[in-house]
Amino acid sequence: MKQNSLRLDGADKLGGESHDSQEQSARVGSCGAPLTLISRYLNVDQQQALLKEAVKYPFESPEIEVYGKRHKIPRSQAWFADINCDTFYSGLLVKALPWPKYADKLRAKLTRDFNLLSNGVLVNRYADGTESMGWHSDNEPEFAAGSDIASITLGASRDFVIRNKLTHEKFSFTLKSGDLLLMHWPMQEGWEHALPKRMKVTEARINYTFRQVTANYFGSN
Ligand SMILES: O=C(O)CCC(=O)C(=O)O
Ligand SMILES: [Fe+2]
Repeated sequence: MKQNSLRLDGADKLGGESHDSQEQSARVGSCGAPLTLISRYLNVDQQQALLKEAVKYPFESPEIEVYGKRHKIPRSQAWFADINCDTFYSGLLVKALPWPKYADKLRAKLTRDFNLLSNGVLVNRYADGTESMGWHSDNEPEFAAGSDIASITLGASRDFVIRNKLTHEKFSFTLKSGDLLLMHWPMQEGWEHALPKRMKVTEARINYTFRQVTANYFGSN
């Protein structure tokens, strides 16, 4: 593959500034997380087609309970998946919606390029840098054991941080429009990740995470 691909066995230490991909790739030698970052995996036309489609996605910001209080999640999301591939996210059961055309094409491209199996994609929309995602691992029991998660960024650049569950060491790197981040198994076992607030960011960011879930895990429709 011609893409600018690197195995992210390291990343900028938290607090590092963003750099161009060349420099970022030079600085990612040591964190040990099973990640691969492919800068500009999607070309501008592919990004545009997805962004245009995403305007029509039925994004929602469901309420979740945190320490006994109900809050809307600080972003909006939609879950597209094969039939009976529901998921649990932020403590809520999310029913599968049918695949939109370009999201499905992107799934097929990931399968072609990386043999990535996925039967669902969670799309998150962060309206600006005030919206975020807290520390978590994508290790829900309905996720197929041993599966990788592919994350695609569109729109605003945002910092993505990872934290080792044992050592609590943190690393940060910037995800830009068109970038692909592959979180290989067993990333979710050993590491958490988060998308922190960045108050200076005024543009929206859309993120697709392609996942493989066990069909009918929560019963059939
Ligand atoms: O927006 C991102 O880059 C992270 C999304 C994420 O971690 C998730 O959907 O589980
Ligand atoms: Fe995640």
